Amino acid sequence: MKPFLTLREFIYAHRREYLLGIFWVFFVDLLGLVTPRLLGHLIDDLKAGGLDKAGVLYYVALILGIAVLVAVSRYYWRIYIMGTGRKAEIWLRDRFYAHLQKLSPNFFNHHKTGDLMANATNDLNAIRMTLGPGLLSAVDPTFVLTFTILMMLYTVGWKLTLFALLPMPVMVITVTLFGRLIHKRFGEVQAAFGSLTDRVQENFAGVRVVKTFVQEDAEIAKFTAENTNNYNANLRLIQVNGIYNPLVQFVGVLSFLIALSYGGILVVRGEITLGEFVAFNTYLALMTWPMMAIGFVINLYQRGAASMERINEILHTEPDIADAPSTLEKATLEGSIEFNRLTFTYPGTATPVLKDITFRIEPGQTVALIGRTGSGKSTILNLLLRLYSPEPGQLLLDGVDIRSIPLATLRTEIGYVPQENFLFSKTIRDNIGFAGQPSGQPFTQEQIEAAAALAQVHGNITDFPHSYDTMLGERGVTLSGGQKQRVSLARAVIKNPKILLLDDSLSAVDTHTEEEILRGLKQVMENRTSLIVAHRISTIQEADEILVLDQGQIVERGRHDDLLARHGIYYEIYQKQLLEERIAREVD
Ligand SMILES: Nc1ncnc2c1ncn2[C@@H]1O[C@H](COP(=O)(O)OP(=O)(O)OP(=O)(O)O)[C@@H](O)[C@H]1O
Repeated sequence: MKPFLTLREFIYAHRREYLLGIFWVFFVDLLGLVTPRLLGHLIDDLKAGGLDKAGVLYYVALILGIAVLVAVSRYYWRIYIMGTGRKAEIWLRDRFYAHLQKLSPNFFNHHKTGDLMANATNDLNAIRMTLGPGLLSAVDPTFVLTFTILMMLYTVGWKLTLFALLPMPVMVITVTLFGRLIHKRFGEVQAAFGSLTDRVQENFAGVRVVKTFVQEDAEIAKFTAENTNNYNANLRLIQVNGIYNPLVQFVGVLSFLIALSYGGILVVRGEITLGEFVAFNTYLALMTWPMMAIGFVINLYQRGAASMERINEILHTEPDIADAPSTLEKATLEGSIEFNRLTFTYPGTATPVLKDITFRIEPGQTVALIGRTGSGKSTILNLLLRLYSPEPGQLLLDGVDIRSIPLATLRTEIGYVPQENFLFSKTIRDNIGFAGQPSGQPFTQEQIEAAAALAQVHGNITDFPHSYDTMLGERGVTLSGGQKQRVSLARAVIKNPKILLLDDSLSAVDTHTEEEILRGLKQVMENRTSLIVAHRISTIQEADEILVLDQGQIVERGRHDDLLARHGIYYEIYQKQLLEERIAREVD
């Protein structure tokens, strides 16, 4: 039961529905007991010859009335128990998704998307089955067994009842032993399904790479391997169930056989009447379902518990980046940034990727970062967004440690254009207006168009037949690299951010468009802070300060002209780019 403690809040909140459901089950099971007794009386009365036609009809009407009542009551138990199981599934899925949203990128680096999708579908379904059909199949048999045993005792006495129940301990042992095995095997099934989902998800996401590297057949072979693995895991579960279910049923049949032989002897001896014997056998038949249900319930419970453990593992993962009790109440930022001898190592790695980084940006200033690939430029932006946490005191915004600034304030006040421009499969309007206004209202068409104009993409958008309503992604148009960058830029500037972070965001646009964008940004970013990562010197030569990074350290700093005069790395990059431009011009 321990894994299900996660649901105690839900169960407490829905206790009324559960209690009502249990009441209806109780009522139906109670009604179910009346029919065998009526049948017994009917037979004994018939045998004694004391029944006329009207008498028989009276019994028939009673039995029919009970059947109608049972049918109506069953409707209510389904609504209350199965319906609440569905509610539990929605409740838990919402919680699971909300929790995932709080976890940091580091969590997603270490968990496969396919596994998380399997959690949100297969595992939650198994949990729902435990809380709906599982609960019903636990409550119902408990009532039926208790009532039936009591009625058996009352009808034929303790001896026959005891004989009929002799195989029960065998049942308990079978159920316990197999329960553990089912739990283990079901865990394996879920893991195999997670792997399979992951492979499919990654294949679809990387479909262009797969095709351009002509890897379709290899991918099909890998999929077949995962699919077979999933099949084998399921087969191993089926094998256990294949032995378990008939074994449980066999134990049930044993009861029946014992009762039949011993009961028959008692009738012959005249110790019980034929009517009592029929009633007793009908009770025994009533017990067949609960006997089988015990197996079914344990099976469902073990599956649900295995799934619940997988979900709990994630729900109990504390977000490593979150607001702390010491977080200040700060709703806005002025925009000054200070890196103070910052050294940073990614979690789970040994070597620092940033070493002793110190620089300061005042509101209104633009600082640029340039350097070889892997020198740590994006990491500086990751830290400013607090996707990873720096050591205390090493990164300050408005003079306050970044760890003391509410995450929502920090990320609302920063406009970020990532290196990989991820756009959603929605319209261009929805993509640009993704963040929404601070009031919660969507951005107006004018605001969206102004942002697109600033990012120099308005003209491209209006050229599309559906203009701002053009669908992007899977079901729509695929934008060029440069268009994507500019839509992504519009999405960031529409927020009117205090701090703008551009991670190599203009690399795919031509130099003329780049100049236009930078000119526009300059006006917008007056009194605000910009940190621009670039590979192209043309993007950054106007910056107030340029930092040249090499192997995680600032090796040169200054304005464009000063850096050129130093004849260092910056000068080399500049010369190389001049040469590239000259060659490109000559080729043209
Ligand atoms: N999540 C991560 N976990 C571990 N190491 C990482 C992680 N992200 C980046 N790194 C490493 O940190 C170093 C700096 O990476 P970073 O992305 O900051 O470089 P960059 O200067 O932005 O490179 P580029 O110009 O190619 O974008 C690299 O060696 C990279 O392998």
